[in-house]
Amino acid sequence: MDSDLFQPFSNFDFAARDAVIAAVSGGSDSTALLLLLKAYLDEKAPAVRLAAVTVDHGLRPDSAAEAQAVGHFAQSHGIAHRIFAWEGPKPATGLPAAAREARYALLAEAAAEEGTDLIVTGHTADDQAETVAMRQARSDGRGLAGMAPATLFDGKAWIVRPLLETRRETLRDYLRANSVGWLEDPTNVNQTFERPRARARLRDEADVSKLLAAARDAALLREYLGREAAGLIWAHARHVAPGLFRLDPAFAAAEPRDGAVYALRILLAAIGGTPHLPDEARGARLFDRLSVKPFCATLSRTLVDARRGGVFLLRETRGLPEPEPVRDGMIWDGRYRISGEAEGVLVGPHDPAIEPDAETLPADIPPSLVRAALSAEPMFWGGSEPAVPVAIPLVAPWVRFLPSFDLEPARAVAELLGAAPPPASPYAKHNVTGA
Ligand SMILES: Nc1ncnc2c1ncn2[C@@H]1O[C@H](COP(=O)(O)OP(=O)(O)OP(=O)(O)O)[C@@H](O)[C@H]1O
Repeated sequence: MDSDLFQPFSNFDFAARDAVIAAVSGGSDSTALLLLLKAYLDEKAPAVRLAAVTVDHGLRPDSAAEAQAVGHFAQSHGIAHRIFAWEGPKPATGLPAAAREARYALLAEAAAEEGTDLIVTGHTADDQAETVAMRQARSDGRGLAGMAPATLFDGKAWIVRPLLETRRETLRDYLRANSVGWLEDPTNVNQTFERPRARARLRDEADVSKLLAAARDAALLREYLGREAAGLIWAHARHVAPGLFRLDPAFAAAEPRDGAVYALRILLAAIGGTPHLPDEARGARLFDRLSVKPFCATLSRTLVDARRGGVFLLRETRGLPEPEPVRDGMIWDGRYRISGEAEGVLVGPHDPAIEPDAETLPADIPPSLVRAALSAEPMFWGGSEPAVPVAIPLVAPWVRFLPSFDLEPARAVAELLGAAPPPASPYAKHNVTGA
């Protein structure tokens, strides 16, 4: 075994699984991934079943034939292969993002069918450099950490990227040395899309190295801030009534300030039910005002009410979903997953006419805030069956994608909200530190 090429695989916990899904498009990176992973598992974890999956996006006339060619290639190496087709209408705008969402959903479906939570992709250091370059260009406030070595998708399947620090050309050399060809996807050079444009701009090796170094630094910083934010959430935030949270007065002076601002931004998104954190500048401004009481503001759909007894956070009542029929698995207001089907049952915001139970009202919490928070909570009505669906709390910013470097704050917020904790990362470097 060429130790350099196989080394990254040892960072992931494959042996604990019955099966692993390799996501293979047939391009050079994922073809190399498939062969390397097969050789690695044969030697280190022969009991683990490897299944290759190709998603046929149906966006080009040749896509079905290409997927079949990948199947023949996999089978010629003794690897089971399946094709999952992206069916249904395709959006006119935002096609790459929609294709990516659909791809991950189908890969997660494949993983569930194989009884595993592990999907391995062929993302390389070149993909990482492109991602960071695109984020720098957009500067969308998400930080420049790039892709994480592992990302939890939909709360259930880990997407792991063992080749994230390996250069594409190294993989191509490996394929050439083994006389293995690959497919060239014309979309990869189609300049109407953002990624191919970023790829075309990245001709200079020095730029690539700089971007990779920036990605590593940003990932370390993000993990550090995440751990600090998690510690502050555990120390200062409490769930005091349905939908109502209190930060104790010491939070406004918490150190390090960057960690406290990050904690506040995470809480605002989680309580407001938004997938993105409010931007850093606004989060920082709000944090600075917390100590100047009394004070009231709204950010990321979260009402912030700072008074002598602490800082209260609750979902604002504006823009709540209209009552609608319950569908099992639906996400309500970005904050709850509704579980259980019940004929004729509706879900909507709590009826403000129904007063909170006076007996259970916390003595030191303003009743008006308890009422306001309750009126932004979900409520069920209608239907004839006794089985009422349940609303399970979600950690809004990470419902769809949870990068491994955000695991600590995700865990802290899950505990605060009463949501299920995220599973342990299969990325061994994290497990070493207990993250
Ligand atoms: N159609 C697909 N089916 C299965 N997996 C895919 C598909 N497209 C992409 N992937 C996975 O996502 C990774 C990154 O996707 P990206 O679009 O950057 O790759 P690509 O250019 O299509 O192919 P490659 O990475 O193999 O050169 C791939 O390495 C592969 O693991």
